[in-house]
Amino acid sequence: MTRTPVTVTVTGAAGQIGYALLFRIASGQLLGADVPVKLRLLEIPQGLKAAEGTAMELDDCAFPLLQGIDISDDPNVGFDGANVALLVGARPRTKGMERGDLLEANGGIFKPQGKAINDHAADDIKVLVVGNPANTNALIAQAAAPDVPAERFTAMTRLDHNRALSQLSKKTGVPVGEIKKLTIWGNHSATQYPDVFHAEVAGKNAAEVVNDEQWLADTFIPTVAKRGAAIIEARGASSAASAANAAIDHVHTWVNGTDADNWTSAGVVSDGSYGVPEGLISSFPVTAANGKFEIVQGLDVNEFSRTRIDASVKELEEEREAVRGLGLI
Ligand SMILES: NC(=O)C1=CN([C@@H]2O[C@H](COP(=O)(O)OP(=O)(O)OC[C@H]3O[C@@H](n4cnc5c(N)ncnc54)[C@H](O)[C@@H]3O)[C@@H](O)[C@H]2O)C=CC1
Ligand SMILES: O=C([O-])CC(=O)C(=O)O
Repeated sequence: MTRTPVTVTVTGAAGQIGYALLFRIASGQLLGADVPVKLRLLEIPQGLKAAEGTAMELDDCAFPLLQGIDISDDPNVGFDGANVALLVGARPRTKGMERGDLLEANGGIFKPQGKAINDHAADDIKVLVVGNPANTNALIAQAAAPDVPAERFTAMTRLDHNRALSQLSKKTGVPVGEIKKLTIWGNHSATQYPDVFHAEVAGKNAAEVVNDEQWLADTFIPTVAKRGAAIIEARGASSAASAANAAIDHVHTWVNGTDADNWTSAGVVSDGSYGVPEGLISSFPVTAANGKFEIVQGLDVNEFSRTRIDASVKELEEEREAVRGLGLI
C-alpha cells in the first residue's frame, strides 16, 4: 500500500456513537476502500480505559487499512496532524439543566478543542461536529480556530436527512435510492425543517406526489424533527448506530462528492444565502465537489417553507447570542 494514511481523530471515542463509528472508519467506509487510516481517540480521563478496550478490539479486527491507533486525553495531542476530526464527545443534558447551562458546559469542551485544531491539525483539516447542540458547538469550535478556513467546520444534520428520506420512502412506496434533493434546513433540533418541495421521488416532484400538505405539516415534519426523542423513548438510549452511519455519510460525501443530479444536507457556515445570517452554522441543501461543500443556490422558497426556515434560524441566532454572552465566541 503506497498511499499516505489519513489521520482521523474521534472525540468521545469510548461513547456509544464512537463504538459504532470506529470500526467502520477502520474498515474503509469513511474515506474509501483504498485509503489507509490512522486513528486518534480523544477521551476524558474517565473514558481512557474504555477507549483502550475499543482499541484492543480494533486490533483484533486486523483491518488491513488501519495503520495505527493513538489514545489521549489531551486535545493538543489528539488533533496533532489530524486531517479529519469527528467531534462526538459532548456534555449531555442532565436533569435540571437549562439550555444555557448546556451551552456553557459544551463551550468548555468545544472552545479548547477548536483552539487545539487551530494550533495542531493538518492544513487540510475537515471537522464534523456531532455532539449536541451540534450547530452551536461547531460555531464555538470554529470561532476558536481563526487560522482555519471557517468552511472546514460543519455540523451534522445528515441523520435528519436520512430520517426524512426513509419517511418519504415509506409514504410514497418509492425506494430511498430513487429519492433525491431533499433538504434539512436550520438547526439539528426540534425546530429543523425537512423540505420536500424541491425533492424528487422517482423523477417526479415529491410535494406533488404526496399531495397532502396536512401530512407534511402534522406527520412528516414532526416525525423527522422528533425522531431523536422517539429513539430515546424506545431504546432507552439515544441514536448511536444511525448517528455513526450519518457521520460516515457526511464525511464520505464531503471527500468524495455528490452525484450530479442530487444534493444532501449539512450544517455549514452561512454566507447569507436564503436570508440565513452570515456566520451561523445552519443546515442547507449542499453539493460537494473537490473536497468542498457548496450551498445550492436559486431555490424558490414558498411561504410554507419560509416560516419554518425562519423559526429554526431564529433559534440558531438565539443560541449564538447566548454563547456570545458567555464569552464563548
Ligand atoms: N447531530 C446528531 O445528529 C446527533 C448527535 N448526537 C450527540 O452525540 C453526542 C455523543 O453521543 P453518544 O456517543 O451517544 O454519547 P455517550 O455519552 O455514549 O458518549 C460520549 C463520550 O464522550 C466523552 N467525552 C465527554 N467530554 C469529552 C471531551 N471533552 N473530550 C473527549 N471526549 C469527551 C465521554 O467520556 C463519552 O465517552 C451527544 O451529544 C449526542 O446528543 C447523538 C445522535 C445524533
Ligand atoms: O436527541 C439526542 O440526544 C440525539 C440526537 O441528536 C438525535 O437522535 O437526533
